Amino acid sequence: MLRRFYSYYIPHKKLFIIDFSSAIIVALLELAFPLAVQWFIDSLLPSEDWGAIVSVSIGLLLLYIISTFLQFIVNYWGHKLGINIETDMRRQLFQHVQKQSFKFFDNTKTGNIMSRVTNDLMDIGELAHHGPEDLFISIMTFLGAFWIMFAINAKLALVALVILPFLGWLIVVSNMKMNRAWKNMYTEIADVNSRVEDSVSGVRVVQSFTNEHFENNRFQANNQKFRKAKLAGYKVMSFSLSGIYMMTRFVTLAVLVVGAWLSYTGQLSYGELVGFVLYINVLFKPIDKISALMELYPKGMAGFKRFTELMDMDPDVVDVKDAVEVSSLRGDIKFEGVSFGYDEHKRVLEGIDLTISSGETIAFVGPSGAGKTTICSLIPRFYDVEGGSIKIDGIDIRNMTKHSLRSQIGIVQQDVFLFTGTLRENIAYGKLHATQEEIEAAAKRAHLESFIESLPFGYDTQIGERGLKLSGGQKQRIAIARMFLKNPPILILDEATSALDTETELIIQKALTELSKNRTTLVIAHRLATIRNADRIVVVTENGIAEEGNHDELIEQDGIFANLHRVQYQR
Ligand SMILES: Nc1ncnc2c1ncn2[C@@H]1O[C@H](COP(=O)(O)OP(=O)(O)OP(=O)(O)O)[C@@H](O)[C@H]1O
Repeated sequence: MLRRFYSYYIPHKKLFIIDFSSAIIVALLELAFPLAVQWFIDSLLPSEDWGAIVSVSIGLLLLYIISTFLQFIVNYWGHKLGINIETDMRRQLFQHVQKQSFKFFDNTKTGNIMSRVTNDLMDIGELAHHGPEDLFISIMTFLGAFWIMFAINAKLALVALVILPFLGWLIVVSNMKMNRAWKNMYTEIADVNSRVEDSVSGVRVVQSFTNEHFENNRFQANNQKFRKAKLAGYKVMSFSLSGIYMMTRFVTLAVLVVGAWLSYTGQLSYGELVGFVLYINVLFKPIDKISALMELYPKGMAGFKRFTELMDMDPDVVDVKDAVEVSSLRGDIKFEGVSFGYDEHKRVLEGIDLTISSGETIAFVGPSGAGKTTICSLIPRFYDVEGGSIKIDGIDIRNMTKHSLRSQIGIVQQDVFLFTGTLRENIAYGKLHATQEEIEAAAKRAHLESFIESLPFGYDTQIGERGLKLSGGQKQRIAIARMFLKNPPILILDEATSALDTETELIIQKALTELSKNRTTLVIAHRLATIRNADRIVVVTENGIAEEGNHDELIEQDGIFANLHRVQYQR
């Protein structure tokens, strides 16, 4: 884990070296100052050589200025190092999450991902700066101070040494306890984030059911758990910090008393006593730093562990070696004995065989939960088949690069997802560098033109978070405009189940008919209009494909489709 952590320093070697060497010089100067004071008192003062006293004072002043400058470098550049590492990790994590397949998102809470990308990484950044530097400098200063203290007076140094085993024990035990506590805290804050994400994005449902009180209670339960976990961590930390404080002050007092006695009996000069007491402070500084590290290290490492957990989750839909880049596919699709289940206990599809010719419009109908959406999700490899294969233009889709395969498929989802931003940006999502002319042409073909013209800011209208300021029909048409821009040979349309008014439905139907021209189109159908226009209808039931044929053929068969048709008509 540590080696992996340190690998993040490699791209920032220079920064690390500048920061680290400045910190070493600062520490060496800190170690030298008490010696200078001791020499000042014992040798320089009795000589009454005022010229030398002034020169030494100016020399010390210069050293202080250098030390201050180096401290600035350590503070600023050190933090820069930490921030750079944090930014690198955040970029990597985001890229990694983007690569994940649908299965990952089915099983991971959004709040959990957000926590890892934000909170966890902030603590890692702090640790990246303070961790190795403070640890090394602390040990160096600590050992240096002890060595000099022994040189000044071994008996007095032994008095200070007695405390060490207790201090070591306290640091190790508290560290272990805090490690557990902070890990707990991160898990709880991730749950708080998930709860906020859920309640905020589902606020319309919450308010329409007037369940605000219920949501508040659920949130408060998570919030309290987080409070408890955080408090537990701080309790251990406070105990340990107080313990360290008590031990260190106790040593100062013991050194003063023993030092006074040694001085009284002529075994220690005044300069040595002052120098020694100053060294006690130099000695305690690293202990203070190590106690601060004790808070930082378990927190940062707990965050890093959670970071690596996510980074180590390999996406289960990946490009095979030598995967081919496809372009301009014709759109012949063939399912051969396709089996699939979202989890190993339950198969949703079993031995599906289906051939779809280029340019054909196929409508999937059947009872809810039969697997229509699942069939369509397998084509862009949102999930990989478990058995059998899917081929497009004779090539197994698992042998194509995911990127090129998906660039050939357009999906208009039932629940259109729009991004916060302008209408223009949302339409251009279908082709990121589309020109204004291309965007306008696509909007026109999606029958959005008059709507956009009626807006005071036209294409620059902000559509609100996730397109909140738009109607269902308008969102659908934006999704269609995106597809005109993307212009893929294969189209998957998941028809909106929510009822649109007849006029809007007609407009959308017109736009969709235009969109599906010259493309292989798979429609997850809910409306009779689409079913009628389809070249072929595939009836999917829990037992697989039950019927196949055009509208009239299926009516004539008088099977499941004819029955569904009757039910819809009667309504
Ligand atoms: N992401 C998922 N994780 C686990 N199970 C899922 C997931 N998506 C769908 N399922 C299950 O797979 C089965 C088929 O679902 P699918 O959405 O393909 O049906 P559908 O025919 O499209 O239904 P509808 O007409 O209601 O949209 C259902 O039993 C459903 O509960």
